[in-house]
Amino acid sequence: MSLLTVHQLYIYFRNKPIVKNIDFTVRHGEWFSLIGESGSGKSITASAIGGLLPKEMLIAAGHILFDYKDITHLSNKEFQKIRGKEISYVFQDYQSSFTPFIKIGKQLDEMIQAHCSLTKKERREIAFQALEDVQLPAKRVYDSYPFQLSGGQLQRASIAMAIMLKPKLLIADEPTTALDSITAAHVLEVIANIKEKINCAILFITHDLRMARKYSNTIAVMKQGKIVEVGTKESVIYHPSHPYTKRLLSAVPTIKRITSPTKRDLILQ
Ligand SMILES: Nc1ncnc2c1ncn2[C@@H]1O[C@H](COP(=O)(O)OP(=O)(O)OP(=O)(O)O)[C@@H](O)[C@H]1O
Repeated sequence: MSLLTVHQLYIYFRNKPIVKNIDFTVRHGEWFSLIGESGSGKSITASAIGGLLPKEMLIAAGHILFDYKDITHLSNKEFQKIRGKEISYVFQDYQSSFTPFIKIGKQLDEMIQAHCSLTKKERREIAFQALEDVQLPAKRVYDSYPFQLSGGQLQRASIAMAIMLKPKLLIADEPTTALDSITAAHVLEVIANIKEKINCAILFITHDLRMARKYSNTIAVMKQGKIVEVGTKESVIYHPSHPYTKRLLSAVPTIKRITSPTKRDLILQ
C-alpha cells in the first residue's frame, strides 16, 4: 500500500527546472533509497516532501501525495502539524537538529508538547523510551546539553527526536556523511532497528551504494534532476538497465578479506 507518491514533480530555480518530472512511490514500511551523484537533486526532492524548500528560491510543481493527501503546497503552518509527527527528518548536519544551549531533554519535551497533550510524566516516558531505542543512556542524555555528546551520540539523539512520535515516514538525508565509518554503520543499524520496531517507511538519501544495498527494498537512481532507474534492490543492483547505474555500481570499491589465505592466494598477492 502506498504511503508517499511523488508524481510529475518539478522543482524550479529562477524558472529553470533542477528536478525534472520525477515519479516514485514509497510503500508503508519499506526502505526506499534515493541515490545518485552530488547535485543530482536528491536533497531538494526530500526537502519538497517535508515542506522545507526555501520557497523564495525554489518552487515545486506537480504532486506529492502523503497518505493520499496532496501536500505539495501546504502552508508552513499546515506542515508544522505533520512534520515531526507524520513525517520526520534526520539530517546530515545533526548539530543543527538541536539548539546548543538547551538540554536535549527539554528539546525533546518541547517537540512532544507541540504535537500531543500529555502530562509531563508521560512526555518524559516517551522521550526516555526513544533515547533507549537509539541505544543511548536515556537519563544522562536527557539531562545533557548537545555539546556534551559525541557526533555519533548526537546523531542518535536526533534520530530519537525524529522517531519519538512514531512517524509513518522517516526521511534520512545522508545521516551518516559526517560520521566515521564504524559510527556510521552503527547509526544505520539503529535506524534499521527503529524501522522494524515502529514499522515506518524510510526515505534514505545517500551517495553510498553499499549502504543502500544493505538495507533497501527499493532503489531509485537520480542523475541531473531526473530519476533514470527505479526498481527493487535486486533489479537495480544485480540487473541495472541504465548506463549511469552501471557506472555507479562499477565505481563501488570492494574490500576482499582473506582470513586464511591458501597457497594460491599468497602466490596471487
Ligand atoms: N536553495 C537553493 N537555491 C538554488 N539552487 C539550489 C538550492 N539548493 C540546491 N540547489 C541546487 O539544486 C541542485 C540539486 O541540489 P541537491 O542538494 O538536491 O543535490 P544532491 O543530489 O542532494 O547533492 P548532494 O549529494 O551533494 O547533497 C544543485 O545544482 C544545487 O546547486
